[in-house]
Amino acid sequence: MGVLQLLKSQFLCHLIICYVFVVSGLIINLLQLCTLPLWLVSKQLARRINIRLAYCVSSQMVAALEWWSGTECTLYTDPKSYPLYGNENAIVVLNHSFEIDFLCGWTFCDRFGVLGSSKVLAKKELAYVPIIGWMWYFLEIVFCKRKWEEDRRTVAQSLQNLRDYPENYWFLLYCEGTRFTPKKHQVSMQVAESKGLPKLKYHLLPRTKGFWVTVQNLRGTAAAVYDSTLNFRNNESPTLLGILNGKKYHADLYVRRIPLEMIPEDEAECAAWLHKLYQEKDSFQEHYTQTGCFPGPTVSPPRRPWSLINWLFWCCLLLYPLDNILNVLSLTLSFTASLGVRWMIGQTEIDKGSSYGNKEVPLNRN
Ligand SMILES: CCCCC/C=C\C/C=C\CCCCCCCC(=O)SCCNC(=O)CCNC(=O)[C@H](O)C(C)(C)COP(=O)(O)OP(=O)(O)OC[C@H]1O[C@@H](n2cnc3c(N)ncnc32)[C@H](O)[C@@H]1OP(=O)(O)O
Ligand SMILES: CCCCCCCCCCCCCCCCCC(=O)OC[C@@H](O)COP(=O)(O)O
Repeated sequence: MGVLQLLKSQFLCHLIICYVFVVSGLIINLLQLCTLPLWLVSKQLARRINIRLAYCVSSQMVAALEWWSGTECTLYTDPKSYPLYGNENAIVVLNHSFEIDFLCGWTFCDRFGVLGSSKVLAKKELAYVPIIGWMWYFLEIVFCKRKWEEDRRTVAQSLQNLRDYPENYWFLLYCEGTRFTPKKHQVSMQVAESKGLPKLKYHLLPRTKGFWVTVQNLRGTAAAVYDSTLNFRNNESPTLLGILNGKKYHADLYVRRIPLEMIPEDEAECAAWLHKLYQEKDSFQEHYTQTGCFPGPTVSPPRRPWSLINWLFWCCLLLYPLDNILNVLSLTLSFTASLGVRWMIGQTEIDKGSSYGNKEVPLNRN
């Protein structure tokens, strides 16, 4: 193990990183709160300010991935679609099997200049996670309770609010609705069988209602669906704790741009279209398992310095008053921040996931 790698695995380094993340995050949350009155005067200006404030938080995690752990990300995509990425609104459909898949998504957002503004259809519980969840409230992230009867109205309303958003964004949808586990896979394949759908090997059966409502409400606003399939080299299952320890991974992302006009408007046809998409995604994963790469050319966008510059800025600002780092108060503060971050990391861990998708369902439900 090299000296740098040894340093990255040191608890004191983790304490400092967590301290900077928590204190800067809380400062950003406070600044976001201060923008509330501005929403009444100029909604678009308030939105633009919040995009930049959010960037200060999420880009710290991107910096940890790109600069601290040195994780590399390769993009497989059609070179003709490449110039459009970041220059249009898009709905991103991504597989949900890894604890850090959202972070890899953020990395690509940063490389295409849409990190601050990007959105997701997220479970309601995440809205209460300090810093990130609170920040999302000001970013107009769309939350769902995963109870369609309640979600159909609230999700559609939140999506409608995004129609006049002032900057380009990617809207992330994990159609599988929860992270892949063998048990959830088994249950969802029983549902597939009852619906006469082909079985999937690498994905859960997609939930189609959220996709349909998103496409319908963002029609005319989003230009395309980016069908994205993520995998890691050497069969690795990366974690946030691994990133914090400076472990380097290599992510491969396969993206296909599908113009929104190609997606049927009718709900049943749209659901059938999504099922077919997931069958194709499954075949791409099979290709990856067999060959270690996705089909097609690679066009990797380089990492940008902004996430690192932002991180260094907060480190300088917040560590300056801690010149005597052994000061009891600062150590206590860092320790508390570290415990808080450990709890937040728990939110990303598959073992601590909810039981959503685990329960057998009455198979004739409509
Ligand atoms: C590469 C670039 C990346 C760019 C990244 C861009 C932006 C990044 C921004 C932020 C990153 C932050 C990341 C945060 C992560 C947050 C992740 C989450 O929170 S995922 C969970 C929340 N999201 C979803 O659930 C979305 C998918 N779900 C849906 O769409 C659902 O339909 C729903 C709208 C939530 C409603 O759910 P509900 O359970 O109430 O209804 P369903 O329609 O799903 O269920 C009834 C329906 O499903 C059938 N069924 C039953 N059991 C299963 C099963 N196990 N599997 C599949 N299907 C099942 C059932 O038979 C019914 O069928 P039918 O529809 O025919 O009636
Ligand atoms: C600068 C470095 C900072 C160090 C680390 C900081 C850690 C902060 C961690 C905050 C993480 C908050 C974002 C959570 C995103 C979680 C994504 C996720 O994967 O959610 C789960 C749902 O999809 C499904 O839930 P389940 O059905 O499994 O229940």
